[in-house]
Amino acid sequence: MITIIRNINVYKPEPIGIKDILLMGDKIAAIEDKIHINLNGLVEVKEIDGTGKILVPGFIDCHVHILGGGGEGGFSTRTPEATLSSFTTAGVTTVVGTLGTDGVARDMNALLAKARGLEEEGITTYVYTGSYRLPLNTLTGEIMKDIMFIDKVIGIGEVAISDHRSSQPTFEEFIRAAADARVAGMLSGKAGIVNVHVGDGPRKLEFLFRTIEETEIPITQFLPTHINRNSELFEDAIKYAKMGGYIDFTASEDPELWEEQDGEVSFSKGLKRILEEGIHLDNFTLSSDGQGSLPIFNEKKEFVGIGVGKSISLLVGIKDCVFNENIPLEIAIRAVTCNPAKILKLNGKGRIERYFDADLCILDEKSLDIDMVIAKGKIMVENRKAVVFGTFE
Ligand SMILES: CC(C)C[C@H](NC(=O)C[C@H](N)C(=O)O)C(=O)O
Ligand SMILES: [Zn+2]
Ligand SMILES: [Zn+2]
Repeated sequence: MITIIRNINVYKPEPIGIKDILLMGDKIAAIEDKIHINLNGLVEVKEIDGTGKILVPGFIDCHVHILGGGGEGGFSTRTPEATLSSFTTAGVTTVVGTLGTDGVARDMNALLAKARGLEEEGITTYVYTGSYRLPLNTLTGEIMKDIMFIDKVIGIGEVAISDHRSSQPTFEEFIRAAADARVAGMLSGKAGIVNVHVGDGPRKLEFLFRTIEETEIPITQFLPTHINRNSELFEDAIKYAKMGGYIDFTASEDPELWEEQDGEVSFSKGLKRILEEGIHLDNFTLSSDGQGSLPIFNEKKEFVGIGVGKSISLLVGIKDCVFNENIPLEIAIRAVTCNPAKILKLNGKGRIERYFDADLCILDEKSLDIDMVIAKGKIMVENRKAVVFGTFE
C-alpha cells in the first residue's frame, strides 16, 4: 500500500511547514516539499488532501490498564478491558500496558495476551511486567528473564510507593527490582524502565531521592507517574525533574474537576511550570491511566464511585496547553510522542522521520480535533470516525 498525504502542515514534533509525505507499507518513506510519483498504475496510490490540516506523530500512551484495572471497591468495581477504537479515536497508535492494584485476579499472562491481541488488531503494544506489588509476579519467574526474553516487556511497573494500597516495599526490595530491570534492559537493548506509581502518601518521591543518593542506579532508570495528583507531590516532582529525572503526568478528561476535587495539578499548568523552571524538554510525559480506576469523592470526601481513565484525556491535555496556557503545540505533543519514545527506547516511534513507523495523526488546524489516524501505514480513523474496529467492537 502506498499513500501520499499532500500539502499538510507537519510537526515532527518540530514544525517544518507544509509538506508532502509518502508512506510505503508500514513506514514513512519520504518527507518533501512536493512529491511527484508515477507508477503507471502498477500499484494503487491513495492520495490524502492535507490542506488546512496538521500532521503529528501518532500518540504514545505510556501507562494504560489495557486489561482493565480497579477493584478497590470490591469485585464489582473491576474496570473493563480496553477496546481498539478507544485508542485509535484518541490518536493513540502505541500503548504500554500495565497491571495495577489487582495483580492477583489479573496476571501477566493475560496482560501479554491482551497486548498481543491489540497488536493483531493494528496498533503497537508493549507492557511493564509486574503490578503495584513487590516482589513482582513475572511471566518467567524472574524480572531479568521477562525483560530479556519477552519482546513486549520493556520494564517493570507500575510499582507502587507512598500509597496505602502498595505492598509497603522495603527500600532494599525497591532498589533490587530496579537494579534487575536496569541490567536486563542493558543486556537486551531495552530501556528496562521502572514505572513507579506514586500515591498521595507523605513519603512522596523519597525512595527515588534515596536511590540517587545511596546507589549507582541513574535517575534516568525511573518514570514516576501520577506526579500531578496533588500540589505537594508536584513540588517534589519539580525538584526531582530539575535533577534530571523523568516525570509522567496523568491526564484528566476534566482537569478543572480534578483540580478542585483533589488539588490535582493539571498537565497544562504543570507543563507551564516546567517551562518556567527551565527543565529539559525531554523529561516530561503524559499518560492516560486508561481503563485504570479513578476513585471519585464528593465534597465531603465520601467514596461515591469509581471512574475509569480514558486515552482521550491525552488530547484534552494537549488542547488545554495550546488554547488555555499558550504553550506551542510542538512542545505540548512531546509529552505523548518523542519523549516517551526516547525514555522507553521505542525505536522508530514518536517522530515524523524517514524510515520511522507510519504512525500518524491528522488534526484539524483550528480545533486540533482528530480527523484521521494511521497506525503502521493503515488508516484506522477517517473523518473523525473509527473505520477499523476490534474483533468484538
Ligand atoms: C492517579 C489516580 C487518580 C488514579 C490511580 N490509578 C491507578 O493507580 C490504577 C488503579 N489503582 C488500578 O489498579 O486500576 C490511583 O488509583 O491512584
Ligand atoms: Zn497508578
Ligand atoms: Zn495505572
